[in-house]
Amino acid sequence: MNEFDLIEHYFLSNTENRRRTGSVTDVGNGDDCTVLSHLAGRLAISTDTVVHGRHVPASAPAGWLASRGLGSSVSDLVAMGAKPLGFTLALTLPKVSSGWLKGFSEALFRAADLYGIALLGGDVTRGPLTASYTVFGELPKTGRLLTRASAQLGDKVWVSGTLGAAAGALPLFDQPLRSADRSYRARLQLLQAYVYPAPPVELGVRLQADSRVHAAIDISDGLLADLAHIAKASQLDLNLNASAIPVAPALSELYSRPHALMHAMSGGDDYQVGFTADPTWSIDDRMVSQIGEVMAGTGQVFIDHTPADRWLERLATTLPGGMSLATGYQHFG
Ligand SMILES: Nc1ncnc2c1ncn2[C@@H]1O[C@H](COP(=O)(O)OP(=O)(O)OP(=O)(O)O)[C@@H](O)[C@H]1O
Ligand SMILES: Cc1ncc(C[n+]2csc(CCOP(=O)(O)O)c2C)c(N)n1
Ligand SMILES: [Mg+2]
Repeated sequence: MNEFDLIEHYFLSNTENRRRTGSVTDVGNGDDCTVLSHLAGRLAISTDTVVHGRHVPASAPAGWLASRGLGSSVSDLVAMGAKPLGFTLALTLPKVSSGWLKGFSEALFRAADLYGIALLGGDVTRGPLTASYTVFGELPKTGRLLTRASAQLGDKVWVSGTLGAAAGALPLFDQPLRSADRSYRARLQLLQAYVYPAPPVELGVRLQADSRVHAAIDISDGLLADLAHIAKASQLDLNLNASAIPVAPALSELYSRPHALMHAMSGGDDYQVGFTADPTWSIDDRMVSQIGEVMAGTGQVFIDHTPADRWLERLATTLPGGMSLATGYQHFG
């Protein structure tokens, strides 16, 4: 199968994708450029890459590069409060394997269906296995934007979802998963959280629509590390309450409290949104937790804890695997 047949077969023939592409473009994929049209507002754009062996284990099935890649990219749109419209895909493959491509493209369109977005174009090349996604989302034409720099003194700090499950899944890849095991359900939940990130798209749009919400960020590198970006950009301190951090229940079932809270604070791979909002703001969504407040300061993050979490004071700040309590996941450094 040559390059053009491959693209046509795996990426351009999906009927639902063609329909969706038609609804947002004048010229869809298959030409030199895709021309996005029918845009009423502003366009939000973000790019993320999934590298085989770094963002997913080297043994990962093809679908993981799709579900994790698209989920983590859409998560950036959510943190900006943009409504996802579509994406492009740059795929680099060491060789052509029809089984791999079938698994990948099926998972890709399943994930695209979840978010109601179209694959609008892309590129296929030969080389080490990576998938890069550029996502496009729509924002209202006017009004303030949910940047990292717009936290305000006295805001409360919030986070969506429950945290740490995907990071807690990393040590499980090499262990057999047997339905007879006592912790089977909890392990399965951690693995599912890793394979299928679920960025809260509707929440993002609601946050963008409410002017009492000020700053937001996607916490993919770890809650503390990413909230530190808001603190620095806004030149204010964030004071977090350790007991309010929503640790994923399955994580607490499998790990000790220190281990579970560490994953929730610094493990990364949580495709959720951290944000600050005026103290009068609240939401009828039990998947959103208030975890702290914005104080005067120089752009740092502090963690308050109860005597039960006194172990936090003794914590080594550098952890194995390229992450530290303060800096979260970093590719270099
Ligand atoms: N190669 C690059 N060229 C231009 N801008 C870049 C490049 N790499 C990163 N950036 C920009 O730098 C900023 C920070 O990028 P970074 O990837 O650290 O953030 P992020 O995408 O929010 O986090 P993550 O990738 O961990 O989800 C973003 O605005 C991004 O667009
Ligand atoms: C096999 C394997 N080992 C480690 C990790 C952890 N990890 C890799 S990249 C990243 C942050 C987000 O990436 P980026 O900053 O590139 O968006 C995290 C938490 C993983 N996902 N899979
Ligand atoms: Mg990035």
